[in-house]
Amino acid sequence: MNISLHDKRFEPYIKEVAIQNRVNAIAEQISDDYKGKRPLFISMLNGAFWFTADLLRNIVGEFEVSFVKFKSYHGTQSSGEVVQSLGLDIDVKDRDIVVLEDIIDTGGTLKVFLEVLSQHNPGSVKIASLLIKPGALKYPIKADYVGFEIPNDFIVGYGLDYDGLGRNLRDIYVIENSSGS
Ligand SMILES: O=P(O)(O)OC[C@H]1O[C@H](OP(=O)(O)OP(=O)(O)O)[C@H](O)[C@@H]1O
Ligand code: HPA
Repeated sequence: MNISLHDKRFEPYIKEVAIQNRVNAIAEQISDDYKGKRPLFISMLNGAFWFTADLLRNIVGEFEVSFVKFKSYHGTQSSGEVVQSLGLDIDVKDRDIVVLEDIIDTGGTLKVFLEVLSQHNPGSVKIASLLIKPGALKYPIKADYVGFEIPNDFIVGYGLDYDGLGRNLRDIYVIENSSGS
């Protein structure tokens, strides 16, 4: 069923069960890759909160988690300016870091955060993103764990919002009349 948020209409795109299957598969892979280590997950608020909660519930083994907060989107467009409003509160020096994102779009948010992170000398850094729009990337960000590669269309649900609304949708929806490219 299509839905309305503010002035826009959205149609169903990725079902909850498909999302959960991919999140569980990524959790299994990360658990294997970090066996015997104690990775530090750094989750990018707000959007990655949902992905983070579901992913970390399924990680086997010891880990720690911390949150940072960046904002660049207004409406359906990246503002091009990435503002940090909550910073690192844990020592990342020599730690194995896994950065958690809900979506990599232009890559601008991660570009800024990875620069901040590298100044604190982490041991290793990998990126897990539920979604990536390869056609929208403006910066050469490479994700190590990806749930879905999607076209350059605006989506909502499972943490992703349109001007604050839609984060609680269990499925992911795409804007109506999207290009699909
Ligand atoms: O690759 P980019 O073009 O930088 O876009 C990706 C970022 O945009 C969204 O955050 P947003 O700025 O909307 O903040 P939010 O997580 O609080 O919704 C999303 O959660 C990513 O962090
Ligand atoms: O497609 C999107 N939807 C919601 N938020 C976003 N932030 C980056 N891309 C998106």
